[in-house]
Amino acid sequence: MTPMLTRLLSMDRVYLSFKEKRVLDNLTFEVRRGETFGFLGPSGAGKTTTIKLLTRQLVKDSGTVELFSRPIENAHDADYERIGILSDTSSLYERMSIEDNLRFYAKIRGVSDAGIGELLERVGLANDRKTLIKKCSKGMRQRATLLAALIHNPELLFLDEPTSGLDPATRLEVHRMLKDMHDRGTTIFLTTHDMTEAEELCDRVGILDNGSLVACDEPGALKLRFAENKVRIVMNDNVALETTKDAAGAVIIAQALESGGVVSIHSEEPSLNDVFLRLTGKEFE
Ligand SMILES: Nc1ncnc2c1ncn2[C@@H]1O[C@H](COP(=O)(O)OP(=O)(O)OP(=O)(O)O)[C@@H](O)[C@H]1O
Repeated sequence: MTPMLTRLLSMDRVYLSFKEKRVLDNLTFEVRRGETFGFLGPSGAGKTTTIKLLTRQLVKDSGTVELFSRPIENAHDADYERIGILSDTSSLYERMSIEDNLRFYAKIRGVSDAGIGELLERVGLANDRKTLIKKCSKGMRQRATLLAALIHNPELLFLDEPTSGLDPATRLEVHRMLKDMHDRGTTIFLTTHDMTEAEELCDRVGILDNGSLVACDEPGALKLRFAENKVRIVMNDNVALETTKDAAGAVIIAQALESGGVVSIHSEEPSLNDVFLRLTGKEFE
C-alpha cells in the first residue's frame, strides 16, 4: 500500500448555506496523499457541494479549506492542472468521436496525446475509439469521461459517483482502473452510493450526514467499532447458541467444542451498510 503521510486537502469547521438552508455544517476532515478516500452519505447530505467547494465552483461561508497546503482562496492556476474532476457536469462533445474528444482534452490540458491508445485499451474502448459520443452507451460515455478527467495524469482526482448506472462488467473495468491509479500514487476523492464499491476501493471513508461528518476511518475499523459482542455457535442438532466475545464466552465455546457437536462458530460482523444505517438512520440508496 502507498505510504499515506501528508495531507493533500482539508476542511476545518466549514459552513455553507444556500439561502436559509444550511448544507455544510461544521464540516471537518482531511484527505491524505496517495489514499482513496470515500465520501459517503445519504442523498442531499452535501457530497457534491463539498466537491464544488474543493474545486472552487462554490465559496464557503466560513471555515478553512486547504488544497495542496494552501488556503483555497490562494490557489495557484497551476494547482488546477494537478486536479482531475468527473461529475455529472463533465461533458464530452456529442458530435466528436471518443478519441477526438480525448485528443481535445489532452490539448486543453497541454499534454501529449501519445498515451490515448493505451488509456482506451485499459477501459476496453480501443475498438470503439472512432464512435461518436452521441452513439455511445452510458457505460462507454462514463469510461470516456473518466479518461478525459485523468488524461493529464492528475495527482488528485475528484470522482462524483463514477460508476452510477454502469453495468457490472463496466463497473469492474472502472474499479480496475481506479485501483491501478491508486497503485501509481494518485489521490482519489470518491463519492458513491455503493457500499461494496466503497469497501473495495477506499483506504478510508468519511460518512456525511446533514452536512457534518459522523464518522471517518478505515472501512474495517468502522465495522469493528460497530461489531456486536456476539458469537453464534451452531450445533449439529440444529440448535444455535449465542454467547459473548469474552472469557465467559470462551468457556461456553470450549464446552460446546468438547461436546463434539459443533457445526460452525461465527462472529457476526456488521457490513459497511449496517454501519451507515446505524450512523445516519438511512439505508444506502
Ligand atoms: N445551487 C443550489 N441552490 C440551492 N440548494 C442547493 C444547491 N445545490 C445543492 N443544493 C442543496 O444542497 C443539499 C446538498 O446537495 P448535494 O448535491 O451536495 O447533495 P449530495 O450529498 O451530493 O446528494 P446526492 O447523493 O443526491 O448527489 C441538497 O439539499 C440540495 O438540494
